[in-house]
Amino acid sequence: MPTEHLFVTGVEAAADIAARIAAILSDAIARRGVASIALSGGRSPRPVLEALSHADLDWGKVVVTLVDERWVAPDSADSNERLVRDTLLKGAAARARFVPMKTPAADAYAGQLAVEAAFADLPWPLDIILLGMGDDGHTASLFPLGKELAEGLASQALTIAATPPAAPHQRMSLTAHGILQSCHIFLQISGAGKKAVYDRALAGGSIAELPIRLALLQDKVPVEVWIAEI
Ligand SMILES: O=C(O)[C@H](O)[C@@H](O)[C@H](O)[C@H](O)COP(=O)(O)O
Repeated sequence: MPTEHLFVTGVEAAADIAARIAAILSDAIARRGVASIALSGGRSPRPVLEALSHADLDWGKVVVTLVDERWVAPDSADSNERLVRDTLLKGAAARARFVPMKTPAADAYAGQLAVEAAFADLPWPLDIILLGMGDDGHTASLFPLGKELAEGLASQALTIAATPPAAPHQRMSLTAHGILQSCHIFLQISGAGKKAVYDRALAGGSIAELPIRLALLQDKVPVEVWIAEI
């Protein structure tokens, strides 16, 4: 499967990725009257979402959701919902419909059925799923050695509650099935260390070892890889 490798460097990468995302969303609105995107947390998306918030789109026809979420209050500094509200959903982009991945349930496991029901109503396949990758090869909240990893890779559900082996907070995450219900996958990574993990993932091996392989070693969904060498 042709995985486009777009080697971009420095801050202009964010503007380039945002322009590419905006073009896809604009085309989706023109074709089917709605566009949808699921976003990851972490550091990488921030500059992209800041740039995307200025895109000239019919934001009232855009559905924005998350690839994963930490099970924390939406106003917590660790919340991916807060990340998206702070960086993307402002100005004209505030008109987008945001579908959160956090509920008032005491923990992610108690909240999963409600999240699954909310996600079932999204306009699948989503137009774009923006993934990041950890140094351990995790993506979304599908972590190597995670006790829910096998289920997260095999389930036909869209979402799964999970407890990372080392990272903080219980999580709600798209499953591999959910991630592959998309028209475009963007993978954004930065630094030589993650580039080396990316290269190892591409070389083949088990998805359980490097969960990012669920996106890289498949031929269903086109994947654009944006690697900011720093
Ligand atoms: O909630 C999260 O933390 C993210 O969804 C996570 O999967 C992230 O994409 C990777 O950890 C990469 O993070 P960076 O963008 O900071 O490298």
